Amino acid sequence: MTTDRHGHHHDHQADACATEAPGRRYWTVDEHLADVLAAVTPLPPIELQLLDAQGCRLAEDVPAGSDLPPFDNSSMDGYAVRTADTVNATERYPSVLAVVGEVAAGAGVLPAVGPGQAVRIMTGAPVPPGAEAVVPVEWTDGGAGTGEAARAMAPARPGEEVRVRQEAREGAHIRRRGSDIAAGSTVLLADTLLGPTQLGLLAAIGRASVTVRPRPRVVVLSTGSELVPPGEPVGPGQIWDSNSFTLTAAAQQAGAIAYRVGGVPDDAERLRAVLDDQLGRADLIVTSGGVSVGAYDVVKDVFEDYAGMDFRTLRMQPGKPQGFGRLGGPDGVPLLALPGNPVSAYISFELFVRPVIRTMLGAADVHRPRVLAVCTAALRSPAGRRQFLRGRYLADQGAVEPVGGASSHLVGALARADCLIVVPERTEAVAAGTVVDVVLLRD
Ligand SMILES: Nc1nc2c(c(=O)[nH]1)N[C@H]1C(S)=C(S)[C@@H](COP(=O)(O)OP(=O)(O)OC[C@H]3O[C@@H](n4cnc5c(N)ncnc54)[C@H](O)[C@@H]3O)O[C@H]1N2
Ligand code: MOO
Repeated sequence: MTTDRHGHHHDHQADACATEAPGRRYWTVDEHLADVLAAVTPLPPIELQLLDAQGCRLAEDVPAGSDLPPFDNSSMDGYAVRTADTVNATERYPSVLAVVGEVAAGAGVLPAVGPGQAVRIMTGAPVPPGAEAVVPVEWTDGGAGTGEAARAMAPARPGEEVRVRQEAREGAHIRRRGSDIAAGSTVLLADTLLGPTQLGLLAAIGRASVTVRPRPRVVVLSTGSELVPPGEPVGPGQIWDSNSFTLTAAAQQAGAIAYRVGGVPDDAERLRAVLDDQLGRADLIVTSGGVSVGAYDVVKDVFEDYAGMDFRTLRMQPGKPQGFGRLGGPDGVPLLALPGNPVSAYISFELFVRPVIRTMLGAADVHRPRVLAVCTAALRSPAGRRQFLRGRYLADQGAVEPVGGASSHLVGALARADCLIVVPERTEAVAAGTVVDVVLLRD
């Protein structure tokens, strides 16, 4: 046992539970998590089109092939001029320049600016040869011949003159080639998380695809003959399948591409057929239900046929029965079989499946953040099992408030909770005001 800076005691060892069957092996949460994580590695990098790579981590250092901007260009609509021609220009005594041409963004052929001349130029257009600065149209009469300040450029006219009413300094309103990114420099480092601005930068340097760690493809299915998809009527004894929605959404939130297969009845043939069908598109399979000791828990039998699966009892509440392994031996698809009770399934996902998905993604942060908080109410917990109670974290008070009871069917309270209160194996009672460990379930 250790004591933290809040004077709270933490148990690192689990005592045997009074209800444990003698001679039977039980695993702690930490042992199970370590075994599950030891079985997965980051997925090998793949090349993806930019928009498919959103949310992925780069698997390469990305160099710029060329300068950005690729050429000197104007940051204003106005006139490209030689600075000597604007010296001493004022409102009263403007410089009068001959307008010899026009360049718009995208122009390939550029008119040269000679002494006493100006070229109309638009934002983003290449600066023509001879020009040393751009004067914004607001500093001119816009070619109207009135000497009045212009708010917009008039259409070009033959023999047009422009009155420039301010001096332009060398380089004014010119965005220099390479001022953003120099050719050959590294613009993004491997491991960078790709979001809108990083994808935009890749496009800006001309990349159409990029090498990333892919999102794991996670197939989610729930088992149970009582399950009916929401939207369809339920008969006597039937319930709507909620686990496949919780788990698919949770897998997406963790960064996976998740496929909800939905409910499969407790029928070995059907389950085998669904699994065979899904194996090809899955990096990971997550199931719920059928892992306990019930008469219709065919899931275990079916998985055991594939070999490489292990069913365990954990010193944990909820989430006691767990299955994991690879379907079809050491090189098969990893599978986590979670208990069917909805709260058990979700908490098992957060504690075991989320770290697996994050590991496959190559993420640095595979676990949910943990904090210490003062528990606002007294709690009871079974001996020998690490309990995960639902709570609401009151960040401003450094406190946590329990929500609902400990039973693993309470989905109403689960949906109001935003954290889990962790009660160690040896602790059977927590007094109000005690500091407890809290797992935050927010992003
Ligand atoms: N004699 C014993 N009975 C049970 C034990 C035990 O040790 N001895 N363990 C209990 C614990 S703890 C759990 S957790 C459950 C796990 O059971 P299964 O994984 O076999 O799950 P099911 O029996 O299929 O379902 C349990 C419960 O959850 C409901 N459920 C299942 N799937 C869904 C779904 N997709 N959406 C909504 N609800 C679902 C199901 O109807 C049951 O009510 O076993 C205990 N029993
Ligand atoms: O351990 Mo079970 O997972 O309580 O509901």
